[in-house]
Amino acid sequence: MFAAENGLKGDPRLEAISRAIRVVPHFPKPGLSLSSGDRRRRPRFCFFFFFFFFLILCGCWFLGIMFQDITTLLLDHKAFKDTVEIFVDRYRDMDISVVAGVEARGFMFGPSIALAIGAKFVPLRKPRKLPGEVISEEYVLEYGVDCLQMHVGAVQPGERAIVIDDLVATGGTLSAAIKLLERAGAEVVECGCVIGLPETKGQCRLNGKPLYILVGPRDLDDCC
Ligand SMILES: O=P(O)(O)OC[C@H]1O[C@H](OP(=O)(O)OP(=O)(O)O)[C@H](O)[C@@H]1O
Ligand SMILES: Nc1ncnc2[nH]cnc12
Repeated sequence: MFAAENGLKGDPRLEAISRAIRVVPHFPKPGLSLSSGDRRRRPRFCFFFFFFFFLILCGCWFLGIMFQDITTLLLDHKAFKDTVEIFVDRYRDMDISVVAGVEARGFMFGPSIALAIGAKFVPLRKPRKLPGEVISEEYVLEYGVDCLQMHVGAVQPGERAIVIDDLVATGGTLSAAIKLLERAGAEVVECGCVIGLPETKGQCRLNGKPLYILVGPRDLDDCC
């Protein structure tokens, strides 16, 4: 659920957090890629060809990936502090002993939350980054698959855990994180994300677990 629907309605901190997030269109991939292909010279055809594609590109500008960049939030001391504090206020009395952060951007919020609520921080990493024995969980992306890994022994059976990431889109990454923790015997109490994309619209649970989101995505229009 969104924080604004759960006790923080009208809280100016949420608006400031949202404003501190930058939108970068067409990152990490352009909405449309033009191949260099056949370069034979046919000037008139080329003019119409490129004019046509210019129109399509303009359309794609509005339809392409709108990357939600939280690095600008990290530059804003107050917004960054408020982000961490909102999570800390929510989780400090829930008897949480594990804060699991998802690589890479979950690492930017998770450790501060863990320190403040007196829990340990457990990194959930992409393959071949953790040196010890690991358990792995694959998940499906829009194109292909990815994998998260956790050190064996990082979490004990019966521990109460939360999962922290910067953003939830399809929920595939958080689902894999929940499965890893549950395989180790932990109880996942909730997943917390700074941003929830429209893919998660109306979704307040994930694999049966509550999902807590601070803000929706920013639009390009809001930034410029
Ligand atoms: O809800 P989902 O559809 O699974 O997408 C959300 C995930 O996508 C982003 O990470 P990304 O996979 O881009 O990895 P990175 O942070 O290492 O760049 C984001 O930080 C989340 O972890
Ligand atoms: N639009 C987006 N911005 C940032 N990270 C993402 N991960 C998946 N979609 C994303």
